[in-house]
Amino acid sequence: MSGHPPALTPGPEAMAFLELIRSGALPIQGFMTAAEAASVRERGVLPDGTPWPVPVVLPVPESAAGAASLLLTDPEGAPLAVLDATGGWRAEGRDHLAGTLRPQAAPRYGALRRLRSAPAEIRTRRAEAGTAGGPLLAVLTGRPLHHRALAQIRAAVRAAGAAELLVLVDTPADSEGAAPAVAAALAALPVPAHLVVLTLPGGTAGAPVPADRRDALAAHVAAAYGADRLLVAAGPGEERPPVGGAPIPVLRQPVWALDTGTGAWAPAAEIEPARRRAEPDDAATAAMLDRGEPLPEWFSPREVAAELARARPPRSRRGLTLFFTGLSGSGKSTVARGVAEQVGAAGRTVTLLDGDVVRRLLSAGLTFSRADRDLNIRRIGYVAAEVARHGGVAVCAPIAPYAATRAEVRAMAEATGDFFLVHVATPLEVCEERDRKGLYAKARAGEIPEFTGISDPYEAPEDADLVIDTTGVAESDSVAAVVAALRADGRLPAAPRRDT
Ligand SMILES: Nc1ncnc2c1ncn2[C@@H]1O[C@H](COP(=O)(O)OS(=O)(=O)O)[C@@H](OP(=O)(O)O)[C@H]1O
Ligand SMILES: Nc1ncnc2c1ncn2[C@@H]1O[C@H](COP(=O)(O)OP(=O)(O)O)[C@@H](O)[C@H]1O
Repeated sequence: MSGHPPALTPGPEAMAFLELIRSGALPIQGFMTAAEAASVRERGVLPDGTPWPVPVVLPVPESAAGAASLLLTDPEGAPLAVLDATGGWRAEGRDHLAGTLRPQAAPRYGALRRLRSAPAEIRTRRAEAGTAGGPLLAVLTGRPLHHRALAQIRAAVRAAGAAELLVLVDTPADSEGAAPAVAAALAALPVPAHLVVLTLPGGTAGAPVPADRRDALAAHVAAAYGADRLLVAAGPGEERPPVGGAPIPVLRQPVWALDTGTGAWAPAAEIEPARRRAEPDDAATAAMLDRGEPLPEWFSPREVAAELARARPPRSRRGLTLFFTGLSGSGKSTVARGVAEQVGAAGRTVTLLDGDVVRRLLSAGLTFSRADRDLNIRRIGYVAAEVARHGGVAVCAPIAPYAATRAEVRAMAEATGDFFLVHVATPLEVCEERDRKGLYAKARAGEIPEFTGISDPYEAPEDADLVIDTTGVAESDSVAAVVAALRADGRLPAAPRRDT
C-alpha cells in the first residue's frame, strides 16, 4: 500500500460539518458511527444519553468505504483534513466512514473567506477589547435584517442586558448569500457586533433538518464563540418551534408587526388590528426589487435597501439570457436577430449568439452527435452567463434539441442573471416546406445523418416562457410578440414615446 490515503471532496453537508469541526465551532472531533447517527436521528441523544441534535455523517464512495484514513480536500483539491477512520458503515444504500479529523491547512476556498472567523479569533478579539466573559447575545440569520428583525434584536439585547452582539450569517459555501445585506444593517444595531459568516449544515447545505434541531446545532456553534444565549432571526410572519437539548438558551419571539399609530414595531398580538401592518414577504420584496421600486422606509433601513438593490438590480437592468430553441428553419435566427436589434434600440447592451455563427467559431469542428451538440449548447450557455454577469442581454438561437442540456444552461444562466426560454414551435412540415438551405431534402435522401426532426430527436420544452409559431406570420409580428413579452415582464424599459 502506498503512504498516501485516498482523497475525497465531501458533499456540501459533510463539508459544512468539516469546517465547523476544524474551526472549533462544534464540540466534536469527527464523523459518527452508524449507532451514534441512528441514536441522534431517532432520539436526539448520543448512545451515552448526551443530547445532540443532528447526525454528523460522512458519505463516501464505495471505493473509500474500507479506507483506514482519508484525505478530505476542498473542491479545488487543497487538503483540509485527514480522517483517521474507525470503521465504515452502510445506510440507505450509501457507504459512510466514521472517525476523527486531523486538520491540515486552513481553508481558502469559497466566498467571504475573511469573514469566516473561527471561535478562537472572536475570543481573542474580545479579550483584546476587554469584553471577554461579559454577556454576549448571538443572532443567527440567513436573511437580511430589516426594521422588524432589528427591533426584535434590540428588545432581546435589552432583556439580556447584553453589551455586545455576535451576528452569525448562514450562507452557502460558494456565495455571499445575505452577508452583504446583513453587514449593511450593523450600524442600526444598539451595541457593537462581531460579524461571522458560516455555513450551517442542513439548511443551505443539503438534507433538510427540522428547524428546532437546526437551531439547537446553531446554539452549540454560538456557545463555542462565547455566546450565552441565541436569538434566531425569523422570516416574515414565521414563528419557530421551541428548542430542547441546547447548550445555551435559544430565545423565541412571537410574530411582530408595525404599529402604524406609533410607527414602532411590536408583537402583533399587542397591536390593535386596524393599526397592524405586516412586513412584506420575500416574494413581495423580490417583486419590488424586480420593478426597481425603492423598498419602503418603514420596512427596510436605507443602507439595507441599497445593498439589496445592488445585489438584485431591477429586471430592466439585470443580465438576461434570451434563449430560442426550435427546429432548423423554424425561424430562430430571423426572430432572434430582430429581437436583438430592438433590445439594443431600447438601450440595453446585447450579444447575439446565433447557431450558425457559433458553429463557425466557438464550436468549430464539432459534429451533430449528441455529445457534440451538448458541448455546443454548454459553450453557448457559458458565454451567455458571462454576458449576463455584466448586465448584458445574450440572445442565443441554436436548435438545442435536448431538455436536460437546456436545463443545465438555465441553471448556469440563472447563477448570473435571468433566463427566458422561447420555443419557436413552427411545425416540422412548415420548416421542411421552407427548406431554406436544402438540408431537409438532403436529410430525407439520407445524405445528412442525424438531422434534427428527421433522423435525430427534438425534445419540445415544457418549461418555455413563451411559445411562438411562425407559420403564416409576418416576421415583424413574430419579433414584436417576443419584444412584447419581454416588456410585459419589465425586462426592457417601457416603449419610448413617439410624440411626433
Ligand atoms: N444533422 C444536423 N441536424 C441539425 N442541424 C444541422 C445538421 N447538420 C447541419 N445542420 C445545420 O446546423 C444548424 C444547427 O446547429 P445548432 O448549433 O443550432 O445545433 S445544435 O443546437 O447543436 O443541435 C442548422 O441551422 P439552423 O437552420 O439555423 O437551425 C442546420 O443548418
Ligand atoms: N414569422 C416568421 N418568423 C421568422 N421566420 C419566418 C417567418 N415567416 C417566414 N419565415 C422564414 O422562415 C425561415 C426561417 O429561417 P431561420 O430564421 O434561419 O430559422 P432557424 O434559425 O430556426 O433555422 C426564413 O427563411 C424566414 O424568412
